[in-house]
Amino acid sequence: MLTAHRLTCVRGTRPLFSGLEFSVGPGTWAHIRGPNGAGKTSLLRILAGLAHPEEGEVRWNGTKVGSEEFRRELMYLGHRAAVKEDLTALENLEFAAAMDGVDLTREEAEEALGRFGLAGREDLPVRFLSAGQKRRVLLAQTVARPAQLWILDEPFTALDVKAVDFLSNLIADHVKAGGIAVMTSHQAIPLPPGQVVEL
Ligand SMILES: Nc1ncnc2c1ncn2[C@@H]1O[C@H](COP(=O)(O)OP(=O)(O)OP(=O)(O)O)[C@@H](O)[C@H]1O
Repeated sequence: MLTAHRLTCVRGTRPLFSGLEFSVGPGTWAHIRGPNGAGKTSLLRILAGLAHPEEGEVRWNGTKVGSEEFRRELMYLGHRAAVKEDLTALENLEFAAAMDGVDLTREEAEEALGRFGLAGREDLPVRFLSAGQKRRVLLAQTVARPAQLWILDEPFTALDVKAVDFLSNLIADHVKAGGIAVMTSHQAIPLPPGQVVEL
């Protein structure tokens, strides 16, 4: 269970939100919505333990986020997340897993990339891939290692229709299997209804 408890976030001199309170439990998902600049990315970073709120706190199963155990349960994909252009798709996945302290075999990485339609492109430096393909390399992390909590900032950006369909099914399956997803998107998210948090 992820719980946002009376969160207040100030950027510059401007309060983005205050006293924000919600919980997302196993088998459910939340859509964080709001206009440009409302603070959606700021909120996701706070939920992921990457930034601190001015007031309040975020708890994962009752404990403040940020622990190593929490990081192992977390798959965070930022809005501006970038692939490492000089590494291959495979090396990018291996690097991300190593940063998360997770063992990932070559076979597992290849399978994850294959599921995202990148079979045959695993060993190409990522700078030769299209914008949507680069995004797929990042998203392949979701299937490359297990994590109960997925925090995804604009996950559908740059994806074609087929990839949007694949990713939404993947998220739906994750939630059905008891996972939790928290996402931002300016478009409707093609999933069974979830909780809406409006900023
Ligand atoms: N480190 C920072 N210092 C000052 N202002 C910041 C900082 N980070 C974010 N902001 C400001 O906070 C506001 C919210 O930014 P944020 O990226 O969270 O919005 P958003 O809702 O995700 O927007 P978008 O829909 O455009 O992606 C913006 O006005 C931004 O300029």
